[in-house]
Amino acid sequence: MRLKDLINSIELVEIAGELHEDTPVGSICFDSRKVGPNAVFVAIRGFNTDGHQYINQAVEADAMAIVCEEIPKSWSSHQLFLKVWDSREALAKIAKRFYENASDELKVIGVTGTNGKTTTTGMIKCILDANEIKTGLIGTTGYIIGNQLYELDRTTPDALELHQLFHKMLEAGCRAVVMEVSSHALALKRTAGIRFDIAVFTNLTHDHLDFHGSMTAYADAKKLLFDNLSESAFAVINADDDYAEKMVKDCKANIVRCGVINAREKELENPIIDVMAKVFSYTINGTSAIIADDKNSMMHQFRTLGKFNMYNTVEAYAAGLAFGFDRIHIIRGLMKCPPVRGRMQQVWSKDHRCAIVDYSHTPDALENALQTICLVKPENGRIITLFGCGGDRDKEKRPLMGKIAEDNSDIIIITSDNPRSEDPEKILDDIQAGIHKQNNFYRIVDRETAIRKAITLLTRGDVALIAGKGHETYQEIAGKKFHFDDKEIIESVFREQEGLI
Ligand SMILES: CC(=O)N[C@H]1[C@@H](OP(=O)(O)OP(=O)(O)OC[C@H]2O[C@@H](n3ccc(=O)[nH]c3=O)[C@H](O)[C@@H]2O)O[C@H](CO)[C@@H](O)[C@@H]1O[C@H](C)C(=O)N[C@@H](C)C(=O)N[C@H](CCC(=O)O)C(=O)O
Ligand SMILES: Nc1ncnc2c1ncn2[C@@H]1O[C@H](COP(=O)(O)OP(=O)(O)OP(=O)(O)O)[C@@H](O)[C@H]1O
Ligand SMILES: N[C@H](CCC[C@H](N)C(=O)O)C(=O)O
Ligand SMILES: [Mg+2]
Repeated sequence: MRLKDLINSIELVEIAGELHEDTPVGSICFDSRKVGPNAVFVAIRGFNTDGHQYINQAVEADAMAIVCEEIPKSWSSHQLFLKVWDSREALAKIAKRFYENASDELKVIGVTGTNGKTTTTGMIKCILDANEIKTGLIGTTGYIIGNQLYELDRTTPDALELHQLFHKMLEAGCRAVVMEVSSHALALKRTAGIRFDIAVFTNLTHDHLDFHGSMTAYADAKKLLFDNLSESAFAVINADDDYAEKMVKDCKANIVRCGVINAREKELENPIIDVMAKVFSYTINGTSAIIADDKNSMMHQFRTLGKFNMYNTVEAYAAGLAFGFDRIHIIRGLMKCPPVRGRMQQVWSKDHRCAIVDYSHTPDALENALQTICLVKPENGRIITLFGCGGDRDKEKRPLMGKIAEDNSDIIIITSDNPRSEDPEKILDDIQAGIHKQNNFYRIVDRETAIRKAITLLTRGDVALIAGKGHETYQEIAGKKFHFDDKEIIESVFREQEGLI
């Protein structure tokens, strides 16, 4: 790729130094420590430091051009500086161009919302696969090309990694990609310039206020996904969510509104809903519901648990309709969908005791998980809730989660999640501020010991919810990651008690 082709993709405020338009570009880089020969270095003002401070380092490492928001006061005329309004946006655009605009060749489906992104993207991928559209996936559990799952550091990678992945997917024969779009990614322009064909909004509840500052700013970040859709695109929204209409206020795309009602309680149908799930029963084995749209209405038995998963299901179904698939093939895809690892994942012992591993790490997710368990457990069974909260993340959610656990459980065990750089005991103090119960309350900082306690207390008919870490296979303490897997520990305690099936 020549420099000229990259430059054409961004709006330049000023050019300083020598411009050799036909020079081939070796790579694009936004970390001076990774600059190689003929790299284009993008200087980004970050939260910890300012990439502009490392321009000299990038020049010394042989960068061919520097993209920046401020040209240094002194510079050598041999060096090329390209001044832009916004380095993060410029990075996204040149990354897209560098990887041959691969995302334009793919159908791109983006899912955003506080909870349900991983689950819903997984369901949409199953629907596309069932309709013989080879589809890549990008999200919290990693990225998938073919049958292979590869790890990722973040839910939505930076723009450079994203476009590299799109290119890889296209080369592997994918025709579509379904991806989680986090609010951090939207606010930090990781997805700027991607043309989304379908965007899905699951819900918006308390999380990440450490980063966004307020629910309004958090909602504004999510809204960007919908503001940028074209007229031919589709916006699939959970119309029951308080923020749904805000999301699509300035959206030009076709809007598909989804909802879930309880059929037996004869809940009133909202007339503006396009795709509705009417639920007849929620059990530990799954959910029976009619999915109704303007042309069809059919009863199905889904394997997923709880009302929140019906929202995920109905939105995935609506995304399938937006794609133009036959309803039967959409349902076939949903039926084939394997449960997502660590999302309401049941682990049973030989003597029929039940633990559930779930990734509920926000107040709303914890409340939904607990209310679902309450609905599907045997009447006299107790709910044992074990959870913690991640360090270096939103602190406000900690006492709220404590209160939700107290209101919805018989026994509470608070423990560590990923403390990261924070003092684990201090995190537990923050959670405990929301809990007033003294009986049947345990505070055990070591997560393995805490899980062992939960399983020791568990009797037949009870359900132990082991929340917060879901699919994660590590625990991060004091900045170091150790192997840790909730499910593995539950199974080993069951085995020790000679009860695992
Ligand atoms: C808040 C946030 O998202 N920060 C991201 C951001 O960091 P930053 O802008 O603060 O970068 P910085 O450390 O200040 O550095 C500024 C610039 O100087 C450069 N630099 C720095 C040092 C040097 O020697 N040379 C150099 O060039 C850096 O490469 C960078 O370009 O840009 C970095 C580079 O892309 C990211 O790695 C980093 O993500 C951090 C690791 C992170 O933890 N992000 C999480 C919170 C996140 O994104 N989570 C979301 C949400 C998940 C959910 O929904 O729950 C996700 O999508 O995963
Ligand atoms: N539609 C939903 N509404 C509310 N809670 C949900 C919904 N779907 C899933 N959950 C809860 O949230 C947890 C996380 O689900 P999931 O991983 O699908 O969300 P996510 O948005 O991808 O989360 P993350 O931001 O961490 O990537 C689940 O384990 C479950 O407890
Ligand atoms: N994507 C979320 C995941 C949180 C998972 C929880 N186990 C934690 O570590 O806080 C985040 O990075 O905030
Ligand atoms: Mg996710």
